[in-house]
Order: sequence, then C-alpha cells, then structure tokens
Amino acid sequence: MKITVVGAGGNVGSTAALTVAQRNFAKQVVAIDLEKKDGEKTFYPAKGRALDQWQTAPIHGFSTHLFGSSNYEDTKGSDICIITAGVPRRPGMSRDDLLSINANIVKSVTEQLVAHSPDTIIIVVSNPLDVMTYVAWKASGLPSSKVMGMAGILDTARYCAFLAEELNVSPKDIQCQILGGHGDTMVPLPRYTTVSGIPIRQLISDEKLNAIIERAKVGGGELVGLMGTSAWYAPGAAAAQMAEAIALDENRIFPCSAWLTGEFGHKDLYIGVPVKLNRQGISEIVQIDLDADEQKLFDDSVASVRTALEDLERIMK
Ligand SMILES: NC(=O)C1=CN([C@@H]2O[C@H](COP(=O)(O)OP(=O)(O)OC[C@H]3O[C@@H](n4cnc5c(N)ncnc54)[C@H](O)[C@@H]3O)[C@@H](O)[C@H]2O)C=CC1
Ligand SMILES: O=C([O-])CC(=O)C(=O)O
Repeated sequence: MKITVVGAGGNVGSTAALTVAQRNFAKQVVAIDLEKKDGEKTFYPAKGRALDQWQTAPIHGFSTHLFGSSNYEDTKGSDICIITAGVPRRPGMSRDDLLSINANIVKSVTEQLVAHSPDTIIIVVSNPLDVMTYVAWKASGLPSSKVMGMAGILDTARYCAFLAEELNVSPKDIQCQILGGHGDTMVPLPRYTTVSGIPIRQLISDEKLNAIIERAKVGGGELVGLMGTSAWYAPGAAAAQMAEAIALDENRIFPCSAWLTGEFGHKDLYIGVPVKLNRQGISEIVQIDLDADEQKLFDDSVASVRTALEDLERIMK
C-alpha cells in the first residue's frame, strides 16, 4: 500500500502523513510539497518533515517508510492520495473565501496525481471542502466512488469530544452522525447520537446538547480564533483514518463528502453523508431516515454548497 500526501510540508498534510505511518498499515508514504525559495536559499519542507517523521519510527515502532519529494514521479502507483495542498483561512475569513485560490491548486495537484496513478483513490481535505472535492473529481476523470472529501469525521470528532467532556465519559464510547456541507450549516443529528448504545437525550439536557451542537458547528472557527490559522491534529488524523479504512478494506461507515445521485433528495453535488468505505473507495451511500426538521437543515446545507459551486463556476470561467 503506497500513500501519497500532497501539501505534506504543511500542517494538515504532515499530520496525516505521520498518522498514517504510526498506524502502520502502509508500506510507504510519499510526502509532496512545493520547494520554497527564500532569497538565494531553497528549502524542501516535505522532504524535511518526512525525514524528521521517519526518524520517529524507531521510537514509535512503525515500519511505514516516509519519504519527501516535490517530484510527482515519486508518487507513481499510489493506491491512495490525500490532498491537503492549499491555503488555510485566517481569522475573519470563511472557508468559502479560499475558493478561488485553492480551486486552481487542487485542480493542478489532482491532474499531476492521476497522471502517475490513474487508478488511485483520492481523499480531499483542502477547503472549501465539498467544492474542492468536486474540483478534484472533475479534474481526475475517476469514478465518483474513488474521490471523496474529509470533513464529517472531523466534525463528529469535535462533537463527540465536547460531549465526552460534558458527560465525563470516554470519547471512545460515543457514536454520532453529522451530515451536510463542511461549514456552519452542517447538520449534527442528536437522534443518531448514542453513548454505548444509550440515546444521548437520556443523558443530557436539551439546553446543554444544543449548546454543544452550536459549538461543534463552528468548531473550526473556534480554533482559527485561538491559533490565527486553522486546525491540523484532528483533521490530519481524520484523513488518515479514512485512508486506513480503505487500505484495510474495512467496510467502515463514516460521514464523508460524497457525490449524490438522488440520495437524501439531492443530486449532482458533493456533500457530507454516511458512506461505507472499503478497498473500492465509497462502496455505498448509507441512506438513513431523516425527520422533517433534519431534512430541512440538510436541504439548507445543500443550498449553501450549491451557492459555492456557482461561485466556482464563475471563477473557473
Ligand atoms: N476538510 C477539513 O476538515 C479541513 C481542511 N483544512 C484545509 O486544508 C488545507 C491545508 O491546511 P494547512 O495544512 O493548515 O495549511 P498549510 O499552509 O500549513 O499547508 C498547506 C501546504 O500546501 C502546500 N501547497 C500549496 N500549493 C501547493 C501545490 N500547488 N502543490 C503542492 N503543495 C502545495 C503549501 O506549500 C503548504 O505547505 C487548507 O485549505 C485548510 O483550509 C484544514 C483543516 C480541516
Ligand atoms: O476551519 C477551518 O478553516 C479548517 C477546517 O475546515 C476545520 O478545522 O474544520
């Protein structure tokens, strides 16, 4: 199993690369990024970070070889490619403000990846996530089952972490689903939230649950406000978890950005829905039942992603 991470000289990419290696399910991780000029000097961030990370192998005890490069020849034959290349937002920006700059980056990266790995599976992380996943799919020429976006695992992880703190339980025991676009219109689903099988509403007041839902929806923005740039530990780990489910053919069910063809009443866009992940990529979109309020929130989220898609079309013209 060969896994390429593009943008791996940056925060999310390097975290994804290291997490993949630490989980020890791949033979090789190729870390790709641009070379950086500073006056007369040239720096190689992906090479440097990958070398540093490889030197943790004897300490952490993994065998996956990490290797950094700026040459796509080195990505040849990748089974899975994770795209984190692009610009992160700064305080005061929305994810959609990154659309025009990141669309061109994601398009060009995708073209170079599939030129060397025509059968690869692509996991997109760059923002705005649902639109960048569409850009990668279009640029790749791959079936939609092989191109997907990472956001739902991160959003559910935040929601579960907040619940675990409030309830003083292990985060391991919380299961939940969040649908919709990766933005403030995401749709956390309390009806599908349980703690070791116990429905969440039996354990927490509506008031506290609603406050946690609202915090999870703007969880990315909270971190941008604290750090001046966006998060990377949980995003990188989430992308690695998707790669692991695919590599190990696990049939795991996760919320991921997937191409809809009528599911949940919508078609012709990428948006977060529960999917089954295995060696095929997305083998199935898992249709869960939504009540009228949940469907309305999902419809609103679809409308917000469609607005960003219209902006994309204008920009790409
Ligand atoms: N889907 C999600 O849930 C999340 C998405 N993100 C997004 O991930 C992206 C990366 O974020 P960070 O790692 O924090 O940013 P970063 O600035 O630390 O790293 C981005 C890297 O991409 C590289 N890059 C830019 N253009 C490239 C190109 N054409 N080819 C190869 N590499 C290129 C840069 O050199 C840089 O090293 C951002 O767009 C951010 O908004 C971040 C967190 C969560
Ligand atoms: O907030 C951002 O810009 C990065 C991101 O998508 C997240 O952390 O959820």
